[in-house]
Parts: sequence; C-alpha cells; structure tokens
Amino acid sequence: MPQPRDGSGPGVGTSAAAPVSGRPAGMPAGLVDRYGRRATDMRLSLTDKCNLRCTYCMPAEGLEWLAKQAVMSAEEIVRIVRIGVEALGVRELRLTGGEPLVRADLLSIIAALRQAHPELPISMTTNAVGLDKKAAGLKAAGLTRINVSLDSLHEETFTKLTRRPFLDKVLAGVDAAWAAGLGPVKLNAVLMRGINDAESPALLAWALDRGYELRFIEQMPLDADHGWTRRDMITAAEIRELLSVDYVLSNDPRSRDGAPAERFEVRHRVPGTNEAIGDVLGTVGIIASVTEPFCADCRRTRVTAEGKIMSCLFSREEVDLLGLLREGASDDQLAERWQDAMWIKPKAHGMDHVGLDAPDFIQPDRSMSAIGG
Ligand SMILES: Nc1nc2c(ncn2[C@@H]2O[C@H](COP(=O)(O)OP(=O)(O)OP(=O)(O)O)[C@@H](O)[C@H]2O)c(=O)[nH]1
Ligand SMILES: C[S@@+](CC[C@H](N)C(=O)[O-])C[C@H]1O[C@@H](n2cnc3c(N)ncnc32)[C@H](O)[C@@H]1O
Ligand code: SF4
Ligand code: SF4
Repeated sequence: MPQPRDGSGPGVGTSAAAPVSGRPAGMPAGLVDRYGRRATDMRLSLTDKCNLRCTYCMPAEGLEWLAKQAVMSAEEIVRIVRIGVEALGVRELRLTGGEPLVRADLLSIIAALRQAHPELPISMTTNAVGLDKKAAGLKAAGLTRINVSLDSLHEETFTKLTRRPFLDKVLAGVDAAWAAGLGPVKLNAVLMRGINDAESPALLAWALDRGYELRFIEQMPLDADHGWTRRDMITAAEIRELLSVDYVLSNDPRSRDGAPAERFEVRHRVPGTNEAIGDVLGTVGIIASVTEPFCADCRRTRVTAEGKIMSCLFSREEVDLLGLLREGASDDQLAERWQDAMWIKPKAHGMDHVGLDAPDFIQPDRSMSAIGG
C-alpha cells in the first residue's frame, strides 16, 4: 500500500509504541542486525524534492512532495545525527535526497553538524545543478566531499535521461566542487540500454582525464514508474566488456571495506590484444547491486526526509523516529527505537535472500528519490 506523502503513513511505529523487533536484551550498543552486521554508515535524506526527473528514479510529472511540516527540521536532523554518532556508533554521514541542494538551509545544517562533530566525514550525493555557486560555501561550512550523478556528456542524451536540459550546469558544478576542495569527486552513472551504454568508454576517458572517480551503476528496481526489467538493465559483466575494448581493468588492491563499488585500476589496452600499456590512468568503480550484490557486508542505516528509519533500500518496514522525537522522547528512547529498526534489517534486497529479479521480490512503494539513495 503506498505511503501517504504527508508523512503520516502507517509504517512501523508512527506513535511512541515500540516496533516489535524481538531484539534480545543485553545486545552490544550500536546498530546491529540479526545477521551480525553493524551499521556505521548513516545516509540521511534532506528532502524528497528534486529539480531533475531521471527516468530510472522519478516520473515525468514529479511526485507529490512532502508537506514542509512532515520533513525533518535542521534542529531535528542535528539531534538525530548526534544520537547516531554519540550513542550508536555511526562513523560517517552521507547527505542525500531527493536533491540536497534544493534545501534552503543546507549550509546551516552542514555548519551545525560540523560544529557538533569536528571529525565526522560528511559527504553529499547530488545532481550538481546549482553547485557551481554553492561549492565554496559548502566547503567552508564543513562538507568533506561530494559525489555527483552524471549519466552522459551529450546534451541530448543527458536531457533524455534527466528530462531537463541542465548538462552545462552539472558540468560547471563538478568543476566547482573540485576547485573548492571537495574532492575526491566521485561521479555516478546509471547505464541504460540503448541510451547511454555505448557512451561508457568515452565517459570514463573524460573522468580519467580530469582525475574524477567514475562509477557505473546497475539500474535497480527503484523507479517510481516501476519500469525496471532484469532483461533491459545493463549488468556489471556487460559494463566490464564495454570498457574492455579500450581499457584493461585490474582489481584495485585497496580493501573494499563495505563499499558498494568494486574498484578497478584502469590502463590503456594495446589494440587487438589482452595487453595493457602504460601507467595506471586512475580507477573506475562498478556498483553491481543486482547481479553481484554486496548485502552480506552492508553497513548502512537510512533516515528518510520525514525521519523514518529504513534498514535497507528495499525495506518494506519503516520505523518512525521523527514521530517519536516530536512526542518528546528522550535520546535513550530514540536510540532504542533506532536499534530495534536495524535489528529487523532484512538479509538482502528487502528479503531473506538476494534477488531483485526473484519471484518473491516486491518493489518498494517509494522511489529512490523518496528513500534517499
Ligand atoms: N543496493 C544498494 N545500492 C546502494 C546502496 N547505497 C548506495 N547504493 C548505490 O550506489 C550508488 C552510489 O551511491 P553514493 O551515494 O554515490 O555513495 P557510495 O558509492 O555509497 O559512497 P562513497 O563511494 O563512499 O562515496 C547509488 O546511486 C546506489 O545506486 C545500498 O545501500 N544498497
Ligand atoms: C536518489 S539520488 C539522490 C541524490 C541526487 N539527487 C543525485 O542524483 O545524486 C542518489 C543516487 O541514486 C541513484 N539512483 C536513482 N535511481 C536509481 C536506480 N533505479 N537504480 C540505481 N541507482 C539509482 C542516482 O543515480 C544517484 O546517484
Ligand atoms: S536520481 Fe537524483 S537527480 Fe535524478 S531524479 Fe532521482 S533524486 Fe533527482
Ligand atoms: S540492498 Fe539492502 S542489504 Fe543490500 S546493500 Fe543495499 S541496503 Fe544493504
């Protein structure tokens, strides 16, 4: 059943009543789950709104935005992050959305978070529209680094994928992020069959030239239009094949450390051979959530813009932290609720097994933009 967009949905625990998690008493502090994983990476959505309409995420007409009152205020965000960091072992914070740059109080949120947590890595995932004017201020406020979504360098393809003619703005934003010291700048490209897949080697060449770390992403069934099919998505194996015409990829020796992206060192290929030539040009990442899932080492906990805990991107259960906070709960009560939410985290892909194309997989009602990707 779709969740009402005013934030009043029936997700687990919209009142102060605790969700039934069965979390045994005396568990160690922190966000642990039934499968022995510990979440230390917090992904917090600042808004469900966005100024693009990427076909793999949003419908052309947009979504019904949350009412302002339903969205976490700056003070509520700061409190929730503080509980995560001080009581629950959160070690890094990712700001996302929707599009975080559309939030008017973004700079003051970052400044307040930085003041409260001088050492916390705080990064942001953004479409970079308007970033050219904001990058220096974000750095000054205390943002550590940035990831930018960039699916194509061709005006027409970019506009087809995002349904907005903003390629120039995005490219200016990427350069500004680099210039402002928000590096390493990572770029995210979702490959879509027949649209931007053939462009992947050129996109990689462009990123390598500029010292940006490009990651290709397998499309997941998280689009509001529910148009995803396993047959149409570009797999990691296909991505490696597309790139191998021009490049030789070898495993990056650095530890993956729970990251979604598997990283490869990139070198030029001697045409017509399997031989690499020259120095390592940089790295490329492949995020194979569908065909080579990484759920066994998942370290993520998500907070949606309306303050609901989603233990997994594909969770069907949401636990309302903001409602409890607004009812006057103490930090301890909020921490307990959060721990309960994470205890029932599914093993993988919102189920007890991997398989975004499995017959029992049910696509969440929320699109990626409404979860916080
Ligand atoms: N299946 C799955 N995919 C994820 C998850 N988190 C991120 N992704 C995918 O990975 C892509 C890149 O995410 P980013 O927000 O750039 O962050 P990241 O790659 O996790 O982070 P860094 O490499 O540390 O900067 C997203 O667009 C998603 O497609 C997750 O928890 N599960
Ligand atoms: C939901 S967006 C939020 C942040 C920002 N608006 C942006 O686009 O970077 C975060 C990431 O999710 C990715 N994403 C959205 N829908 C996806 C899907 N169906 N499958 C895989 N990744 C998706 C985007 O490419 C983007 O890198
Ligand atoms: S992927 Fe990001 S930029 Fe694209 S529609 Fe979704 S939230 Fe907006
Ligand atoms: S699908 Fe769920 S369990 Fe798997 S990596 Fe993503 S958030 Fe973690």
